[in-house]
Amino acid sequence: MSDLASNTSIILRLELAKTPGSFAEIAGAIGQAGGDIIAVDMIHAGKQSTTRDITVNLMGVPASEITDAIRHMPGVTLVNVSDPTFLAHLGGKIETQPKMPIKTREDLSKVYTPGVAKVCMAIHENPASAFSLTIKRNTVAVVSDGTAVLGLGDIGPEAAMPVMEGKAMLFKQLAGVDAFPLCLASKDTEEIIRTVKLLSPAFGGINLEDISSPRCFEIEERLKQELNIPVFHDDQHGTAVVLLAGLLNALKIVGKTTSDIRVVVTGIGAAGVSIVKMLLAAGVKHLIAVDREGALCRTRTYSNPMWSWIAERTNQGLKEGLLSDVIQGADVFIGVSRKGVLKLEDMKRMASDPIVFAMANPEPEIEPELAEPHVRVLATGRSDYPNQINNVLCFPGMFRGALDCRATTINEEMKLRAAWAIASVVSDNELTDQYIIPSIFNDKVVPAVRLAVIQAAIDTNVARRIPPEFRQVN
Ligand SMILES: NC(=O)c1ccc[n+]([C@@H]2O[C@H](COP(=O)([O-])OP(=O)(O)OC[C@H]3O[C@@H](n4cnc5c(N)ncnc54)[C@H](O)[C@@H]3O)[C@@H](O)[C@H]2O)c1
Ligand SMILES: O=C(O)C[C@H](O)C(=O)O
Ligand SMILES: [Mg+2]
Repeated sequence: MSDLASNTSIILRLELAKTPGSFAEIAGAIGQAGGDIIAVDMIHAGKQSTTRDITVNLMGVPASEITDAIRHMPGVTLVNVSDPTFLAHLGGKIETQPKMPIKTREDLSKVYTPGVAKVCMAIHENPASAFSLTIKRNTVAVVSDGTAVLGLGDIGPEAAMPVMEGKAMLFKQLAGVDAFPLCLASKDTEEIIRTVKLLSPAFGGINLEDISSPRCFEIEERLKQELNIPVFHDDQHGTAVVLLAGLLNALKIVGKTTSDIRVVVTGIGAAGVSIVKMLLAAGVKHLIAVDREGALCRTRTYSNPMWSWIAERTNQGLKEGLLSDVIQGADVFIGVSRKGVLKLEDMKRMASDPIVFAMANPEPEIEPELAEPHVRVLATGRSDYPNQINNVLCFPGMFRGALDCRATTINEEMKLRAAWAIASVVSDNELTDQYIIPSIFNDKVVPAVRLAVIQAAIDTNVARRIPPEFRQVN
């Protein structure tokens, strides 16, 4: 896997002298260097030369080997090399769009002064009508402070924007939810809480994203208490929901049960804490949580209250030591830490039919190519390998459901039922080692999660609106 693993292709802009055969020579040189031409676009056709964009699949070869192969060819000028991933980000990835054009004075006076004033007053008199008369009912804020962006760490709010824009795209494309990326220039817990509260009137829900632990726990908890719209820290709960879905299906393949398996979870940050809680709620009994300093154990004291909570309820055998000391005999490894944390020799000491969910992004705890021959079920957080365990399978449907029933919160029951709903999209006769979890492009996922979430919200009395298909017909 290359360092920038998503960089699997490049676009070469070439100016070519008009001599017979020149393009065939270039194609040959690229092929010999190991690249595969997947597209050729004519940019300019002049009398003496032509300019073409050649898209080359790198097939694992460093880009420099392809460019070196053609740079010095006679009659060829390499004008530019671009990375399609960067091109997809030029100017950002989303924009706002009016729902109706403003063509006449009459249109203007409806959507703007003076017509808008009576709508403002209607909301003033009945604040709940903001849900029907503004973007609130379909709009979520994706809030980050840039402190735990993917596995890249504290890279700051500007650098976090591409991820948050990506989440907004997925919200819209997969579930029709409008989402705004809001990256805040503060790491101060109180300041972040206050800022989100101040912004909240415009939104029907708050999706917290890539905020490092342990601050993320207090920020989410306080916002849940102080706001009456759903607040959901995606890295915690979205990840835990999808993980549970994948695990339930993987266990069917290996014929093991939640109460018998031995699980090691590595990286007890935002995602890890929530995963541990969800696994305990789902009936896992033998679990060891491991962070940088080793296994969490109740014989030790922790300044992080979440770690104390976990240490009290896990690691019954009071094992101490690093991952390599506690992984022996484990049925399941779950990684939400960082690249390279799981060593092959340690993985080989797991129980038979090992399940390995290496979910660090963008690079997993172990290279999939290295792990694959030695595991029964392998999953990563990435879209370019089978079994993508990624919170994108949860957050669009979760918020679609929560918005549609105007839920005041997202509770445990809603998360648990979302996990079952995701798992159930893969039927028993479709299940294989390579297919434990539906693809994000499976159009059954969002509707299944939405229905499960709405039903759970109604059952637990947090729905403020009953969507038509849930209304009883007398
Ligand atoms: N696949 C998914 O859907 C998904 C969802 C959320 C997070 N993630 C990934 O999980 C990772 C963690 O995300 P987070 O939001 O929980 O971040 P976080 O910063 O809250 O937590 C990371 C934790 O990993 C620990 N850690 C770092 N190096 C370690 C090591 N060598 N051994 C053991 N523990 C180590 C840190 O101390 C920290 O507690 C990131 O790579 C992120 O991209 C994946
Ligand atoms: O952004 C992702 O791909 C998943 C997750 O939210 C992460 O932080 O890694
Ligand atoms: Mg995230």
